[in-house]
Amino acid sequence: MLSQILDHKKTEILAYQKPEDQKLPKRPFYQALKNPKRTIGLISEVKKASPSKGIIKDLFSPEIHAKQYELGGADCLSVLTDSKFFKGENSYLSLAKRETSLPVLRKDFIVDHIQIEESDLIGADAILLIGEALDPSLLAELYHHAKERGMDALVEVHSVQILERILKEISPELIGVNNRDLTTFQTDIRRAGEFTGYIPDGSLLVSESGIHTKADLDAVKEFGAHAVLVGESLMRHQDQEQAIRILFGEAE
Ligand SMILES: O=P(O)(O)OC[C@@H](O)[C@@H](O)c1c[nH]c2ccccc12
Repeated sequence: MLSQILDHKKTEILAYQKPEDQKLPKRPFYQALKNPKRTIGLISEVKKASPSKGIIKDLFSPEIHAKQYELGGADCLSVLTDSKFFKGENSYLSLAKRETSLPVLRKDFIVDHIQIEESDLIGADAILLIGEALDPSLLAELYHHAKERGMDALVEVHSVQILERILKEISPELIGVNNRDLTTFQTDIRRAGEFTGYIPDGSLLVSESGIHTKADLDAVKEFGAHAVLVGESLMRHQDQEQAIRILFGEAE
């Protein structure tokens, strides 16, 4: 699946057209997660569909979901912009950002420098870089480019070996451990536990995917995660504010 997505990204990049500058000032993504509102940081994801689950939200409105996430006390937002596989749009990110005061991560498959420019122009405060999708030296270049443009980068990995290779090049402030294996789609929320000895001082460990319950949150905290990235389980609720409160055990 990942290689299929990456192949398709290359064709999108060939047809790249510079988007209009949305003139949205940068917000500090890493800082927001470093000082979370609760005992663990929360990145709430605006997600309409995924290749493994199909359509997650029929009545989808990025502005409304983003606003409700903010009311529920999310620290940051993540917005899927990949259209072919996740039914996202660049405009969803700009809309979500305009509607809230939260820092926003662009969730997409970045393999080329022009996508860093694009992320900047549409208003992203942070980008995702996937260790399994990029050669470590290219990942490092993209990381520095994002930083130069005032964006943070969440460096996502699924295995310790890939992280070790990346750490030879850069020391990312945000390290995401994807609990979902992109080849089998299986999730295992204990994954973060394998990484604790490898996280540089000052870097934050973000546990991503497959988090549904308060028990899941408590477990990933135990395994050393500083923050979580949650999409599907929040999006499936009618009201995303309430969904956050239920996830944190503040409502039933
Ligand atoms: O919907 P979930 O299981 O809560 O997962 C959210 C997020 O982690 C997931 O969307 C994700 C993690 N890494 C990605 C890379 C690309 C696209 C999507 C993702």
